[in-house]
Amino acid sequence: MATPLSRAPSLLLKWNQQLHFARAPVREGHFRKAIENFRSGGGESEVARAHKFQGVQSVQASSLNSRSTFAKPHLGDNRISFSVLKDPGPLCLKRAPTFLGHKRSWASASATGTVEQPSSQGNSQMASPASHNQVDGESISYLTQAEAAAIDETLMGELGFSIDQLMELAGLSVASAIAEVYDAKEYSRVLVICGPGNNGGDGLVAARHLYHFGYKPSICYPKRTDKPIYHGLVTQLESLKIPFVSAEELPSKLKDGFDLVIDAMFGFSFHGIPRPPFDSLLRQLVVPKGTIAEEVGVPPVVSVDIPSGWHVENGDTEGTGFVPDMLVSLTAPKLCAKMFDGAHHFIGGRFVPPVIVEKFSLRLPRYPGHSMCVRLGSTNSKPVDVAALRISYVGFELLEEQAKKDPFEQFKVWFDDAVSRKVAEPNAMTLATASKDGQPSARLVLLKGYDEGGFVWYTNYGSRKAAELKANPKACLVFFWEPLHRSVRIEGSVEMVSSEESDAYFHSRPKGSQIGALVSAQSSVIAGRHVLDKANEDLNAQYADGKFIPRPEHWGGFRLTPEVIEFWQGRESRLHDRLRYKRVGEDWIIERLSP
Ligand SMILES: NC(=O)C1=CN([C@@H]2O[C@H](COP(=O)(O)OP(=O)(O)OC[C@H]3O[C@@H](n4cnc5c(N)ncnc54)[C@H](OP(=O)(O)O)[C@@H]3O)[C@@H](O)[C@H]2O)[C@H](O)CC1
Ligand SMILES: [K+]
Repeated sequence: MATPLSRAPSLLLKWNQQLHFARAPVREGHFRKAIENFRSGGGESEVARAHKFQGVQSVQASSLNSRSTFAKPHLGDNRISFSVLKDPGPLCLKRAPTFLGHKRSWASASATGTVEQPSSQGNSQMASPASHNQVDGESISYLTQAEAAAIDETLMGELGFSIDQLMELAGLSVASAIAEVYDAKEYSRVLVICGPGNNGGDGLVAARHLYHFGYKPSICYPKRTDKPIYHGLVTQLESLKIPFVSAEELPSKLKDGFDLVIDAMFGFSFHGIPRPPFDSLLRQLVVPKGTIAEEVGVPPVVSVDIPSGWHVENGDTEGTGFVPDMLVSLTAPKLCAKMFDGAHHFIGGRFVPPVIVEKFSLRLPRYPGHSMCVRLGSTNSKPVDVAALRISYVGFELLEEQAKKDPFEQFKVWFDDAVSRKVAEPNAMTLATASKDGQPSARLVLLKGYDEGGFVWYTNYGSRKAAELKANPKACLVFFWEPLHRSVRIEGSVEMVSSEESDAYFHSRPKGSQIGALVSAQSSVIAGRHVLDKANEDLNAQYADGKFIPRPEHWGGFRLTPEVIEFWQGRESRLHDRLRYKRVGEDWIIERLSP
């Protein structure tokens, strides 16, 4: 499908991959040659094929002219004009003066072609647009501005969707994605900055859903559009007493008033550079290079569909420096999302029917369960600066006056919090043991019960941890509940639980886990996976038809009876709260430790 690079060496691979070309230096004099290569490499028919759904039947590349715009096919005047980008050079100074007026002075060549009215047959035979690339092993479509608009048109045209419906689903997806990342307690005060178009409408809808999710949204909607759909959305928000604030009323440091900002200023119809008042609003969202968002008073920012001010296909061509923390792409990411290197990228808009997927050759990720959004892996291969990875622990505290006198009660409060906050595997704990000669080892195990007698887990009595515990019955358990910025460390001595207790728990396990315990001679070296599979198969056959599976003697529980339990609550600027409970006879004393 793609024009092979070897056949079009210095021009574009495919219509949608302008950036490859933009990055490839094209020297003066080579440009006309490049257009020839483009033609002989099949570029014209490639572009025509890729845009067949827009009624493009054929394309003829021509030499430079000054009419080019950024990659937007112009339909309607029976011509398609598209641009390819190259580094600015003297050739363009002469030949493309208009284009050089553009701040970044990208040079451009354009090609024109004839366009005929779309036919339904042509629509259904669209070839795969070239932007739909594999990214980091994940196959996802990235849309041009024209494709995004065409998908919208098809949804609202032949497929009978209304804009209200689509906007509702888009806004709900945005709110759902936000709730996945930003907890309503910690990030309750949300400022939603809405632009004049449908992107702004998505913001208004998202604000309403966030309100119902327990957030406290405020809206900044400086350029209202006089259409019934927006009046309706505003009325709905007003009825919820959601405040509307003007751009002038906003604190200069947004962090002073808000925990989170939603950028719903511009979506895929953005063009040019932001006009007032959005230009200054956008500046308030920029974290200057070399500074920390929190210190300069910028809360985390979530962009709807496009980081506002970014070129829809080419990213931050204006060099604004605006990089949201989270991007929620709608339907499919636009090409600029390839340049997004913020922390969280989600797709929302779980409404794309198969007919659209086929027509636009879309590759979309699978949505989990009933979720309205799905997280995407990073498309950015920048090396991770491990030393710079840090989050700010805000929102919780652990003070002596709040802490329970009894550490088991305190543990229950925190454990229940972790469960209700949907911490993944809240009962996962690191168990540290040490051999008799002092060699420590640690691994994750699952807590299966706790009370004043101690903390219980089950394992294989032939495992390394069991051997170490036999030789040295002292151990330490550590829980980490990241969303709550909490950790608990428990130290004490360990003993095996009674065989009745082990039996009871063993028989409460699913049959597969019971057989798993029989299969595994834990921590011993085996020849390969097939050893386990074979034993599993044999035992499943042996215990078919619901036969009772006896607990193997080599499997059972341990109980750690604590001497010390420390509760750690992450706090701002690393000034954490640490309360240590120490057993003294029948009682516990509580001491505060320096962080
Ligand atoms: N398919 C989906 O998933 C859906 C996505 N939706 C959302 O809709 C937007 C696209 O909406 P659209 O109304 O076409 O456009 P925008 O919201 O991007 O913005 C258009 C308005 O912005 C003005 N504009 C454009 N450029 C500038 C600028 N440089 N400075 C200031 N203002 C600008 C423009 O004004 P003009 O006078 O220039 O025309 C418009 O007023 C998409 O991205 C999704 O977020 C739908 O909600 C549903 C389906
Ligand atoms: K936006």
